[in-house]
Amino acid sequence: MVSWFRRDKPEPARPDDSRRRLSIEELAAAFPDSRAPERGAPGSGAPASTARAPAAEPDRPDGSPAGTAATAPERPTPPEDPPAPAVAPTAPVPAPPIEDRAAAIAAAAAASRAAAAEAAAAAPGRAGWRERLGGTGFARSLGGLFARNPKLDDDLLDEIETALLTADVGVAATTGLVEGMRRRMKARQFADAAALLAALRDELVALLRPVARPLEIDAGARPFVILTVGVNGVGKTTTIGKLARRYRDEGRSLMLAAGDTFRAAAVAQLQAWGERNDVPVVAQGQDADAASVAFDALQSARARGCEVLIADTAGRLHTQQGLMAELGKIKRVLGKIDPAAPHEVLMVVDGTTGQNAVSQLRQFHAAAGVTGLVVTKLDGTAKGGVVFALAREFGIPIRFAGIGERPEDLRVFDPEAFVDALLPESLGG
Ligand SMILES: Nc1nc2c(ncn2[C@@H]2O[C@H](COP(=O)(O)OP(=O)(O)OP(=O)(O)O)[C@@H](O)[C@H]2O)c(=O)[nH]1
Repeated sequence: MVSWFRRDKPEPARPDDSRRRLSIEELAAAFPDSRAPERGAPGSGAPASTARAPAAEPDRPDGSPAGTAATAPERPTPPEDPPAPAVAPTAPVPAPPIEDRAAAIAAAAAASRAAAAEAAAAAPGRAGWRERLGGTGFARSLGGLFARNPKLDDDLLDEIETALLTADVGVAATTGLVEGMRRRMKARQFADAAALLAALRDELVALLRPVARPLEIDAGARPFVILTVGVNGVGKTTTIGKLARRYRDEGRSLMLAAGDTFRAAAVAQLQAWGERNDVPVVAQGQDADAASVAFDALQSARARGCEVLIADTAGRLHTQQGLMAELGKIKRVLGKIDPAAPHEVLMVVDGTTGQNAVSQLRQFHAAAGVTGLVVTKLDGTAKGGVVFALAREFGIPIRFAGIGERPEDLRVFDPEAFVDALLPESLGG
């Protein structure tokens, strides 16, 4: 009872409160207000913003205060009090009849299942990937094949080949996969199509495993400089915003450099992400020299002892030699302050561009020495197979996958979850 009275204290709503496991009774009381828990930084295991430095946020470069984070109190442990019911009890109520209690328990169980399903959709595990990628053209065409419970024969292999090529897995990777399956089928290694499906899943994961190397922030580099590059509209600025949110939630001090000085709205877009996440943004405005912005930002981040600096660059076509050369200049200028910078040249690739992504990466790698990839827009595309082509051809680590527009939709690349979303195990069973 004591806790019901304590609940009267004004308590600001906190998104992470819902991470706490609620009992069935609490869910019944809170329903329909129970929300899916907001995800913390994947891999960190920490709830969003628990690890955030409370008061050390520097002022923004324009002199304005860094925002409420500077004075925000450290996030307290989630209260043990249950959420307020619609009507607060004022006097002891007699126990309801057995049938009513059974109905209440059934309703609470239904609420609990609904909350769990919602949580799974936003979860960092496989469920979130399935929800986002399960409906893509790639998943539907490949999954549909096995769902029809086909015969184990050459026709099935032909159909798999077509599905992989249509999804832009590429000729080389597709041929390797299909011929491997054909050899094993002839050697009678598969009892049925379900066994072939299991083998195909394993082969797809094996193709991706060597490139699943998450981005490690080297604590010895202060700041650790990430230079993002890529063609126009692939999602660079959005990815930087998502990364800012991730690193901020991990409690890292960071700074952004608005180096996309070409597109009119890019500087404002990055500043908006910075403001939303209480992260300072160094900008000189449109048409400024991108290398000069990067230089200023690195000096500033170093002076403030930031752990991470993420620099945006303007989108450019891989065929534009002058603009590609500019990337080399930005790298050289950064190297004047720290010879090891940039520590990561992160190329953002749009997963919907299919095989064109292969030639983009080739050119960007030649011009800027790409050390990691982010493949965006994997949600809702029929062409996500390009991930396999990139992995096979370049072996460059795929750090993150963009599977939606929400900040939490940038996932550390997980080959098992990715393949599982495209080709669930249960299809062939
Ligand atoms: N569905 C989906 N949309 C995304 C994803 N990542 C980015 N976008 C969207 O892609 C569009 C372009 O993103 P930007 O971040 O502006 O792209 P950019 O590379 O900075 O663009 P330029 O500055 O012109 O080179 C925006 O509408 C984003 O919301 C993703 O993973 N999934």
